[in-house]
Amino acid sequence: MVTIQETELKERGISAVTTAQKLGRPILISEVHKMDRMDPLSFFNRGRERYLGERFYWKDPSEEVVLVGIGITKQIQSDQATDRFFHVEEEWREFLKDGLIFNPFNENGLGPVMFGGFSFDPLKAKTALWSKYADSLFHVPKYMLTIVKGQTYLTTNIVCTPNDDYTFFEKVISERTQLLTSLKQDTHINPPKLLEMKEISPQKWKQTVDEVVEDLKTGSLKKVVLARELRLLFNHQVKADVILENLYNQQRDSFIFVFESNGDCFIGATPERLVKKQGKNVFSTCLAGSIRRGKNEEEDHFLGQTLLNDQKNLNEHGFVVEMIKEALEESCEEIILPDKPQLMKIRDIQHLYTPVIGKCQKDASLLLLVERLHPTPALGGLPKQEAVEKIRQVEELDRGFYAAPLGWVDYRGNGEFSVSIRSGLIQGKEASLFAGCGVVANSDSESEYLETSLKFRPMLRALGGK
Ligand SMILES: C=C(O[C@@H]1C=C(C(=O)O)C=C[C@H]1O)C(=O)O
Repeated sequence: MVTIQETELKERGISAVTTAQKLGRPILISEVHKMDRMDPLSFFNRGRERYLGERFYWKDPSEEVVLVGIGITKQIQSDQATDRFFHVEEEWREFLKDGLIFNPFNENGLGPVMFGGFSFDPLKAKTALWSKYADSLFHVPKYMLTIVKGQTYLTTNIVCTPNDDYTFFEKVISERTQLLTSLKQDTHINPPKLLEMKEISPQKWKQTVDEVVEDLKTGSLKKVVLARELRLLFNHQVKADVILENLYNQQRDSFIFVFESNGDCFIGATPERLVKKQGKNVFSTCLAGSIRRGKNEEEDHFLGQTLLNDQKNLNEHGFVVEMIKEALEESCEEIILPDKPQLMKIRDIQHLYTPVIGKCQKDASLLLLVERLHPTPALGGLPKQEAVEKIRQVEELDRGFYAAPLGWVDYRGNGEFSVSIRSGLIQGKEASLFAGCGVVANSDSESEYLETSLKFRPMLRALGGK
């Protein structure tokens, strides 16, 4: 059971009101409690009734940090295209200023955390598909369950105004108790049935790949990542809880995320880290170059070796390594990376993978690193600007948050962002899935098409497709 001293929040709340009165503006009060283990999926599910559309879930591949946010205490959002990383950072700092944070623990991901991300390209014309997500969108949750180093914590974040009194805190306490003691709703009753699956213009997509290949042969562009969409229709509303449980059972080795916004839900299981920051230590991942898994161990090994020795894939991968190294060199004193890629094997696909570790300078914030890295040539191309412009011009898909940075930052500046691939957007009875692949001068549109089909699989399986 949860052992939370109820009087604490009231006492702390009253002193926060005094501070708010002195400053003449609302301030944040955040408190962290250790609690007995609670299953994070069950916590996510308990928020369904009352906080539908205001939840998030995050876990990294090794479950070093699991975060579940319920309710929204603060939303940071903007459709501003220029300096968007800087603006989010500034608003975050402003929100934390003078806040009262009661957190006696040193672990990451406790206390005030903002969770969210950025669209792939704020200059791409927005369609109705992503109308529920601003180009930069972060939520600071009201209640957050954190599991870190095997220990469970609960953070409560509230903003109090100069006019609040103890009744406000009593209301929060009763809401919190209700959330922690409510029953898990059964997610297995009536799972959604897939009725229809529609690939969006596959022929046109292949034609675009062919045209881009021609450009790559002659111009200064070296690589462009092109993505496409699969639209699904179900017999009834798709519940994020069900799909999250499926992803958790089927894609343990990946980052798994859910980010609800205004009734829509962005969800996925991505193998790709953009950047993680823990004090001065920075971790990134180069992931590019793909081949399917084998039907048996022998074939799987053969395919893996083929990928490790394939010049086209090695070149594609090399672009990513070069760029990430350069981007991190701007902020890091020391960078360690192996000179050859290794294999990352996940359920449906294997990739060329190079981990990168750096020691960063004091003034490099996580969002600054995100800005420098996004998009890497694994999702954009090379040269970066030219590739993004090409995608903006030729790609039919509105990528929205697909292939973009998604993750969290805590109030101490630590956190992690993944690259939100192998993902989909759930909208009531419908869903869009996204998948892309790196196109280089010797790409073949048919095999790139097959590669993207493979990349739809994790989300498709979680949604009950084949
Ligand atoms: C673009 C995607 O994947 C990216 C492209 C890869 C490739 O071209 O080989 C491999 C991994 C990812 O960096 C996707 O899954 O949608």
